[in-house]
Amino acid sequence: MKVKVCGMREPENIRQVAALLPDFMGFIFYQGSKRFVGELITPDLLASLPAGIKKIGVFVNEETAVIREKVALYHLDLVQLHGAETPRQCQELQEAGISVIKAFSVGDGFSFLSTLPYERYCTYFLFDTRGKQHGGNGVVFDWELLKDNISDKPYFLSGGLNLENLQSKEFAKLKPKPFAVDVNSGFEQEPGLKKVAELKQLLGEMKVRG
Ligand SMILES: O=C(O)c1ccccc1N[C@@H]1O[C@H](COP(=O)(O)O)[C@@H](O)[C@H]1O
Repeated sequence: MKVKVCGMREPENIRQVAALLPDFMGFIFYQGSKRFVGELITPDLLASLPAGIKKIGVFVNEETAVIREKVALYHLDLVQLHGAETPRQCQELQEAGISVIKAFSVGDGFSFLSTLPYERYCTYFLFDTRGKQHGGNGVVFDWELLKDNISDKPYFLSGGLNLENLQSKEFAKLKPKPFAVDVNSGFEQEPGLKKVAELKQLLGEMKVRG
């Protein structure tokens, strides 16, 4: 199973995590986040990462023009839209040649029917836990709800993932199986600073699972 490490912002920590060769690394371009990339991330730093790692820019309710500008400047491979973005905006980005991951906040009142208008404009879906913040809440949602997922779009599982819950029998039994796991606060020393040894263990375990 593929692994995305999200919320990276410290250059040395980015290099250490990149050396583990995760499939995806996520960078948060939303100013309201504790993991906002700010001035710490430069186009040169991202260009120096191993070619096999896909770089994802995470945006929340951002204008299409700004997203396009960041994709071009940082050579992002995909964008993750983590707010209330519309299918129309996903379509605009897709038509501009940008691959879109649309994030959905799963919680009370969420219906997987709401994902259907996005299907044709996105490469992947992402299911996160609804919480106070747009993302990075560190809380797991009830994975049982995934049985109501009516789309066969490959999806990233997100929301409070850590070594313990990713080793659980509930995770092993998940249906449909996620395309990737998206890890963030569950592998942090502090916001934006990842625990490299724990990520190494996770990546080893996920490779075995295929
Ligand atoms: O991490 C953030 O600060 C963040 C802010 C705004 C939008 C998305 C954000 N992160 C995403 O949140 C999920 C779940 O994170 P966690 O494991 O619960 O900490 C993950 O997809 C991040 O990409």
